[in-house]
Amino acid sequence: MLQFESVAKTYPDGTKAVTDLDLVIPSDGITVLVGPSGCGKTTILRMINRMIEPTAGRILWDDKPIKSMRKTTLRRQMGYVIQNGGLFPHRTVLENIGTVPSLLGWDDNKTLLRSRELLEQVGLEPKLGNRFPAQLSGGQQQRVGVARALAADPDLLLMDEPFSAIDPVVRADLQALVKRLQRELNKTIVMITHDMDEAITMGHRIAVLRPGGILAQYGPPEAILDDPADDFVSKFVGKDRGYRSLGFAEVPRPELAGVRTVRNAEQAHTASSDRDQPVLVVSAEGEPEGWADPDRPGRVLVLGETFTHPGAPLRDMVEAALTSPVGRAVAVNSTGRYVGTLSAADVMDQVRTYRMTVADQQLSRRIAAEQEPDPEPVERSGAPAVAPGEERTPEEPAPDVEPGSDPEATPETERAEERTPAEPAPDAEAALRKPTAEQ
Ligand SMILES: Nc1ncnc2c1ncn2[C@@H]1O[C@H](COP(=O)(O)OP(=O)(O)OP(=O)(O)O)[C@@H](O)[C@H]1O
Repeated sequence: MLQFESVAKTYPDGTKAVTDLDLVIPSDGITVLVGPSGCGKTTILRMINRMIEPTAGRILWDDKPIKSMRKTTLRRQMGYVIQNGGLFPHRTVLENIGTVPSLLGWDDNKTLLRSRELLEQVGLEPKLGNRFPAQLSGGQQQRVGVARALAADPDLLLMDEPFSAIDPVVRADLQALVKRLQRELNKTIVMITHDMDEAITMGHRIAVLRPGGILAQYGPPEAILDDPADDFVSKFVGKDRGYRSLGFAEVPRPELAGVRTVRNAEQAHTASSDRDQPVLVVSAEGEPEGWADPDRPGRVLVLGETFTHPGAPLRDMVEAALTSPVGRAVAVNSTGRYVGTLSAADVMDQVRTYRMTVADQQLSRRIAAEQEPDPEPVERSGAPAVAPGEERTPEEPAPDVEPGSDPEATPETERAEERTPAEPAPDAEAALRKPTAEQ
């Protein structure tokens, strides 16, 4: 668990990048930092691996102040991924992936095996291992960036806008990859994006930041969509939040209605049939194919989207109803076979019931909050702003208390780290130099 306690960062020129941040990031799942450009997201992320030091407050990792940990030790447990992968251009893909294991002193064979394993894990063909980054697509480069960050099996993955330069289709693949890896490898991921859709897709929790690095709201995506804390969050989330939040809304097994089905559109409308009743054309396997056209016998109208029954979120039902040419959402089972339909009116009834439940819960929460007694005033632990190189809070020991102090922890380096943009690979190298001293 990562804990920010009254953390602030004011750069030497007076820019307040982060203001009085209290945030708890649990060890499970993906936490997304989202907010407009310049709201302090990168500063927050880089304070986690101590590329930037706070000017006040403290950050704890599993209850231990990170200031008391050597930077090298800390960063070994944290993979870092940036936009465009940040790969070394003159190293092959496998060499890039093996950067950190090599720095840690692994033997060449073990490093190579690990790099190959990761190449496969991120969905890249073995033959790509000997290419150079420039010979890969942007999406492939980013996969290598993820593989490299995972190479030494860190507990925490920090990702700074990892997919922002990637086209939407490849981006969706990469998002799915990171979600899968998070589940399979059980890593803690802290990720930055400025794209609310990405935050909703990826995040188990979302921290919305406003300029000045002020936390505007923190919670699961559905809470942010359904109950934005204020106008800023509401505007940032965007207009269609009502629709998007339905993606998280599970409804109890809705009661489906059957429609007449035929195998062949020719059979759909006979002289005696009711042309107002929609007829569904299904394949021999029972998969829905489209709606029989009542006006042009034998023709099939598009089906529209379908939803899976049971288990689909309400958004899928709304989508199915909205795309249906006959105003009926078609339900299929997990193998894609037709199981029934919902009329658009039925779907809207489900939406209404869901919205009433959410509104009830919000009201109950507000009433409960109003009734809570005011908390006792707590003395802030934040130290006053200090110059770089003196960045130490009074209650913490010197930053590098372990034997053999960290040669990188000089004031000059810390100043340089704050000046330069994120260059994780060289930084990782710098941070990991002299690995044997700590093993
Ligand atoms: N080394 C620095 N010195 C002075 N100001 C800085 C420094 N680094 C960042 N800032 C300022 O701090 C603020 C927060 O910057 P930061 O990069 O953390 O924001 P961000 O939310 O990640 O932005 P973006 O989404 O554009 O990447 C900005 O106003 C930025 O100009």
